[in-house]
Amino acid sequence: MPQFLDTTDPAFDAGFAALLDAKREESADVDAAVRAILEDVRRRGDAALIELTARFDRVELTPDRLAFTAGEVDALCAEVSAEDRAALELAAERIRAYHARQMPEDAAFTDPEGATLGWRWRPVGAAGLYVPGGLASYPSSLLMNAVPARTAGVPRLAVAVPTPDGRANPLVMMAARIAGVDEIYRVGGAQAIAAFAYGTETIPAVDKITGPGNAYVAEAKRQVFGHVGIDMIAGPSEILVIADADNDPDWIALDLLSQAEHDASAQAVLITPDGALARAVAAAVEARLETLARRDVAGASWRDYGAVITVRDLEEAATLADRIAPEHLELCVAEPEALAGRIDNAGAMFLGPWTPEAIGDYVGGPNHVLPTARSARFSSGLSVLDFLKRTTTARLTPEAMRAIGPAAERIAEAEGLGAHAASVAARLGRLNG
Ligand SMILES: NC(=O)c1ccc[n+]([C@@H]2O[C@H](COP(=O)([O-])OP(=O)(O)OC[C@H]3O[C@@H](n4cnc5c(N)ncnc54)[C@H](O)[C@@H]3O)[C@@H](O)[C@H]2O)c1
Ligand SMILES: N[C@H](CO)Cc1c[nH]c[nH+]1
Ligand SMILES: [Zn+2]
Repeated sequence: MPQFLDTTDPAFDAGFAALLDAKREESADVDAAVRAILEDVRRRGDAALIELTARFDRVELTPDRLAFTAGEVDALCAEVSAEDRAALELAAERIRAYHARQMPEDAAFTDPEGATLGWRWRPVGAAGLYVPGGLASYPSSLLMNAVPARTAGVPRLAVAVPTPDGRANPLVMMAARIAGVDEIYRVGGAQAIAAFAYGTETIPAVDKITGPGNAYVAEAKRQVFGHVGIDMIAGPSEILVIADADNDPDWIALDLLSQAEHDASAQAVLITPDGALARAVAAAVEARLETLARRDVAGASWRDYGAVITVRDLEEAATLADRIAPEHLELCVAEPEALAGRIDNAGAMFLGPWTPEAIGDYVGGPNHVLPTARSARFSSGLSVLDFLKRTTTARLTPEAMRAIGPAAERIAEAEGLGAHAASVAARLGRLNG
């Protein structure tokens, strides 16, 4: 059974706080395990990567088998049906069109003092794209990583994808082909993140690691941050549905289960002002769980982390949504735009009953790599900006130096930084002398 909460209940605050604090990723254990894995790969390179892959994915590799060969990719792509290929191509094109609009422009302007200032954008040199593959396969995540990276113009793209028991997913290979990526390694988990961050004999290090994954992948990215860039914490999936009375309970139940089925650590929450809908959705989830293929995973997530919250009104729902800061927020209400305007914290919003979150996972266009664990309070979903860096530019004329240099000299002296002050003063001296 999920947790049932009601904002009119005096115990609500404590129950809601416990929901927000739930340690879905068993933090302490994962932290320590990941630290050991990162250190091992950093010290022993390929040898550690191969041992860890044997332990966690049950695949025996050798250094020359870490990367897929072109022939292996060809053979796997040949297994993909024309219909599946067409669906991936449609998804890729919609993702490309959406992300192309995100490309920022360089800028330069001359201010009244005569300083020409600006900024320019350049892609990172190499990006490591993580594509999850432990409990399910994610060709869609390959597209969501690689298409924006290509749009940003990243010269080297490398993919890591686990192949549990040696099974490689043909659609992942086809997605790589469609996105134009041919450097693909059969490694996953924290050990793949370590290889990208530190490099091994076979896998050259990258500058930035992006992509979603389970608690081990998310924690590994957190720990290597600083040594390399990362996009965000994109861990076990989450969905919050806010629904009014006028909804089909079965649709809402399926939307909740669509994220619960990703991982036993996933979280699905319903908030509604309608008690009857709350009960009907909870019953529909139980009914759907009986026949769902992934009922073990989805049922564990719903039982351990699921919640149904009854509120006084939609205003209260919006306030709670901001505190949850969900990865995905579905607004199944009569006026979704108005409610969306009231909410600041969410990775992605889905407005109205005809926009199930699952559309966003595949073909909507916006990215499905999104911040989890309440990190939507301060970070955003993957975009072309994650694959670019901005460099500022400044050029002063002598007149500009005369106008703004004295203030710089003064502040430098106040900070006690004599070389800074002298660096400016030397130029001012030439101008004044
Ligand atoms: N937030 C997002 O944008 C987003 C998008 C897609 C998927 N996801 C999430 O990605 C995750 C995919 O998880 P997955 O498991 O299917 O694939 P995964 O590739 O993320 O994880 C599999 C790897 O985890 C490692 N691992 C598993 N158990 C371990 C243990 N006990 N100790 C150390 N390492 C261990 C193994 O190395 C294995 O290769 C799900 O949680 C899903 O919800 C999130
Ligand atoms: N819902 C996931 C992000 O949390 C993305 C995904 C990929 N495939 C299916 N779903
Ligand atoms: Zn999903």
